[in-house]
Amino acid sequence: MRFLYHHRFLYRLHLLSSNIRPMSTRSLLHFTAFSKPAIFSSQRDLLHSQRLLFCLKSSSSFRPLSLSTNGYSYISDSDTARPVSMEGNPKEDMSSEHFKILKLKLQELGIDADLCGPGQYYRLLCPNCNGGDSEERSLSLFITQDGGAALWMCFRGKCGWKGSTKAVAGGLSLKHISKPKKKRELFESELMLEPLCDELIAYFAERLISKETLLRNGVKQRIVSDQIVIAFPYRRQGDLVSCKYRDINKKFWQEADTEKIFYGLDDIEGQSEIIIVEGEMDKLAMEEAGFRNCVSVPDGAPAKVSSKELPPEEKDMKYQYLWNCKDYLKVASRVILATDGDVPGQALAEELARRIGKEKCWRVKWPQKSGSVDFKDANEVLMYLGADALKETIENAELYPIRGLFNFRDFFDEIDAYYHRTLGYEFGISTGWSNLDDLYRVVPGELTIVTGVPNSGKSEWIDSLLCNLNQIANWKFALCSMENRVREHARKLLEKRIKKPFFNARYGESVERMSVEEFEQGKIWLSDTFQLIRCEDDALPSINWVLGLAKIAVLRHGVRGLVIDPYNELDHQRPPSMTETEYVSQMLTKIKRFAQHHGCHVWFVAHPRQLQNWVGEPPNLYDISGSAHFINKCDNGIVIHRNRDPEAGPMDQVQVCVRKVRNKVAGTIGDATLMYNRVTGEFTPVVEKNTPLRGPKKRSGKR
Ligand SMILES: Nc1ncnc2c1ncn2[C@@H]1O[C@H](COP(=O)(O)OP(=O)(O)OP(=O)(O)O)[C@@H](O)[C@H]1O
Repeated sequence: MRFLYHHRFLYRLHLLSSNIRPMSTRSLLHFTAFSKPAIFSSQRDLLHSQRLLFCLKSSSSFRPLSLSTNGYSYISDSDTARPVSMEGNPKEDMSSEHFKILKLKLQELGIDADLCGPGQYYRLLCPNCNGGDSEERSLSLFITQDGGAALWMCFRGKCGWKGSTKAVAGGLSLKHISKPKKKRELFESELMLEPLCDELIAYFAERLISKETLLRNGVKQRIVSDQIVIAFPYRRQGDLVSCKYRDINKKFWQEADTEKIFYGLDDIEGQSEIIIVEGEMDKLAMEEAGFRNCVSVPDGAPAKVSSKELPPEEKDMKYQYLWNCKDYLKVASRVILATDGDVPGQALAEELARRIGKEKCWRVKWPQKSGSVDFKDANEVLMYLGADALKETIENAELYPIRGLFNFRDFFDEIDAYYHRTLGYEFGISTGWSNLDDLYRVVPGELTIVTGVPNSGKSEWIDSLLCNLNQIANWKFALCSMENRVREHARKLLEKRIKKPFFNARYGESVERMSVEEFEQGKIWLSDTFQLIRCEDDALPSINWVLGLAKIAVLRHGVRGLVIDPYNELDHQRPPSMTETEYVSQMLTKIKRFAQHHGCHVWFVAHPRQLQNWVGEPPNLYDISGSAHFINKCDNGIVIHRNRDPEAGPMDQVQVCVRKVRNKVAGTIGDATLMYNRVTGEFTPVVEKNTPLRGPKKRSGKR
């Protein structure tokens, strides 16, 4: 039969284009067993032969199968568009005017409906995918009887483009287009199915599907015109419900107006474990691997997962085959979704899992083929790796993922990278002060709350830390410092960077002022290193507003740290029913989510409440005004404190009291002393008896 010459040619092409050779079988290798030459001389010959062999003329009961009907009735008796007479239409003038407008609209969309008439379905070339490599007419277009509306859908799984349009607003509702069809009762005799011929049995054998499997599954053949096509009868309780046909070009169609059910439905009756595959060939392949408890969907896969809520059962037209056998599925406690590994196949798995219940679904990960390419489906695995490998693949199916429910296994890549320290900054970044590094290091994605009585030097210390982090790790920052005027903030940062006073003023003592060149260089550094988040009107910024802009700064400028200074300058309006504690809790949750999600460290400055009988000791983190959540929710809690009593010690010493460190890898509780340089605003480490230690860089300013 010509069927086989053609097939073998395609198969050889396939082998030539593949790096991997399938498992050798006698039938695969014995091309010479056929009497006629298997190779066509050119691509033109091939196309010619395709036309000869597979130009099927549809009869009234043979209709191309729509792979994605989405509930619209779809059927064309003709492969080409043909004009339809509009004679006898009482509203002819109006309708023909609408029809003209409709055609123009379709033309604008690239749909060539020139020869199409109302009340008909057509198969056209899809302007979205151009019918793929085979340039098939995959777009199903329907024009309403009045010529006022059209809807279309491309049934290629990889495209799935669909839409509708009306000639004028308020025309016939598209809802009325789809009429529920009465299901046709099929009789064995009318299908004239025949046992498979030797050539088709050999064709299946090349796919490692045995004659026994074909017989048990009732796979037959049918002659259409002078072509042989494969017939897959769909049965329920042994009764014929539908029949699907496949030609050598993998074109499918099925008996029109018949009920859609799973292929092989009787095989899953009463089964506690079932497998669902995407095609009849895969169902047969599963049987070769020892799994009879398998069914195939009748319709292939959707292009993508629907973004809509699940429709009620009776309106879920595309998945009726699932609902009409829900009793079979109810019995099953484990459903293995072994759909194709491509995007539509995974979309199908998701759609099935949504309906069956993800909690009892497993999914199959097809083995690797070469490089990053995996095998596509069950039949491919059977052909290339054999029945045992297919069996093993199914047995190793993994739990279907459920949003929000994880296992450590799902994070092994990340945990491995953490262990091997390839993530970066696993121990945090040095603060630039050796005595503080033992207590506090800066970890991306954490939240540090900084507190201290007014004028203790919180802002100065944070600015200095940012300068160090920029110098050590080239980090960039977003600053939401509401108490600072921009020019003053620039002055403070530049002094720390250049290590010289901004002005020749009293505070600069005898240290030389930064030069114009240094100042200009410094301005470039300021622009490269910091993004400013500032509310330009009188309104106070809300935390959502700040985080929204910080997110943009992360994405646009790659900032790694955000400073919000201070808490009380944010807009804290809250619903009357919400307590301040609840409000602070929610706000800190938002900040932490932002930090974790963007790997951005956040320093959040909060003042302590007014302390009664304060005698100059450092405040406690629980003293932070507003809520205990500040200490409960932060990753790190730091109190900045400085001596105000000349009798008690040097006035320019600052205590960095690390009061909370959640991540023991990054630090621990304790105090570190730094020396503040009033001239340049720099801090340097102090250990034992005020001995200054090495800072992040050699200092040039006077202390
Ligand atoms: N150790 C110190 N010795 C002397 N002066 C200091 C010291 N630390 C900070 N200062 C000075 O105190 C002033 C306030 O500093 P800073 O703005 O950092 O304090 P703050 O704790 O953020 O204050 P507030 O809570 O009012 O915002 C600045 O003029 C700064 O130069």
